[in-house]
Amino acid sequence: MVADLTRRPGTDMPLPPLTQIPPQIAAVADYEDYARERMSDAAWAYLSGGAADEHTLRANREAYVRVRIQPRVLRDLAGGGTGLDLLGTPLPFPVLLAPVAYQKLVHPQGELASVLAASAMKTVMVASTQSSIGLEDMARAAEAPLWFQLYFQRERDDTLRLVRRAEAAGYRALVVTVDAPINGVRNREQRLGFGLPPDVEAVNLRGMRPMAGAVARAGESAIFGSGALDGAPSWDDIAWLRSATRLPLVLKGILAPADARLAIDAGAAAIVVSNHGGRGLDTVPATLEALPWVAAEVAGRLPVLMDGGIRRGTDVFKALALGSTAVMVGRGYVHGLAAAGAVGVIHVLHMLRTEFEIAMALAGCRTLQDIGRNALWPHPAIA
Ligand SMILES: Cc1cc2nc3c(=O)[nH]c(=O)nc-3n(C[C@H](O)[C@H](O)[C@H](O)COP(=O)(O)O)c2cc1C
Ligand SMILES: CC(C)CC(=O)C(=O)O
Repeated sequence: MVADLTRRPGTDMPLPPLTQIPPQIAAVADYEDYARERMSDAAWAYLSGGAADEHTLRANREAYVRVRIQPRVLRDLAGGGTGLDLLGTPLPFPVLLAPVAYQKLVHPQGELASVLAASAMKTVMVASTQSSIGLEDMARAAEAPLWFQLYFQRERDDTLRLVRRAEAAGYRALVVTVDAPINGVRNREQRLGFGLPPDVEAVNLRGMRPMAGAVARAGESAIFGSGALDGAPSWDDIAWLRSATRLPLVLKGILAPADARLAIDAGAAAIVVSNHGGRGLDTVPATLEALPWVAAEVAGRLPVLMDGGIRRGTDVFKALALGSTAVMVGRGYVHGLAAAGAVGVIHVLHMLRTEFEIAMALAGCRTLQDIGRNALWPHPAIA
């Protein structure tokens, strides 16, 4: 069922949506409990879970704690700012909304509320291929530029149809997710029997041939033998896509420096250092750990974005100090959406921006260009 915000899931207990943000919500993480009590346990497992034993999910958050900021005093901070240009899109601060599928699971307005929030904050939302609102409807509702996250489909024609629709609707970039040819081992979802309710679907994919599911009998190959990887894209497909569209390609889901180099060779306009929020392969590094290695390989040749565990303005600051141009926030804003719709997402973005500006000021950084390695306390474990 599309999220019903009037009662606690599975009970008759009334639970109205927040129409005013209580003072108890003073930080992004404060939204988590409000979100959780408005969702079924299974939907919560889908949203908040990671792969397998969730080591990478936890590592994404823990990595920020290990990195320390170096405060600087008495610097001239007048006339500072947080604005930047990303692939021709102006952004007032370096935080975008990451693609998150099926947002009607958490709020009846789904992605439309997130689009409105991104517009109000003048930042970019990356709309998922597997959104529960159609990409054209999101574009019509948007008053700020949108980017489209592309999952390659089993048939190239279907992939191309999505690209043409995104172009026609005015999306400004294609964010091609490259780290999820199949889902990771989602034990938390399995234990709670998560399945999509019938009234929440990937609207953009209506009429398209679905990817093969991995179902095998004992003694059979569950993945390689099932056809589940038949539609998985390769570097050749990126080259093909490059020649098929004029939209800039942003490759999302790079962790290995060698893949960053291949992305540059393939004509990517930007990359996103991401481990899919710890939902893909468990025990890969935290994104903040991988970021400096990737940034060193890229050496300024293209913008490097990152996501994973962003909940504080200081997280944004550390990501920029370690080589990121901008960050994307995933679950953090979806918690705001679940609790309070567009207002919650606006509030999350506003808190992140405010905290980020405070971090800049107290670290003596006037502009984004001032945020480099020397804004961090020297740490032997950082590349
Ligand atoms: C519920 C959920 C759905 C997601 N759906 C998509 C998706 O459709 N496409 C995609 O590229 N990434 C998807 N992601 C990954 C996010 O874009 C992002 O990489 C990740 O959530 C960042 O970590 P964070 O949630 O800790 O901020 C999803 C993540 C979550 C939690
Ligand atoms: C529909 C899913 C494949 C969306 C996704 O990327 C995720 O749940 O992490």
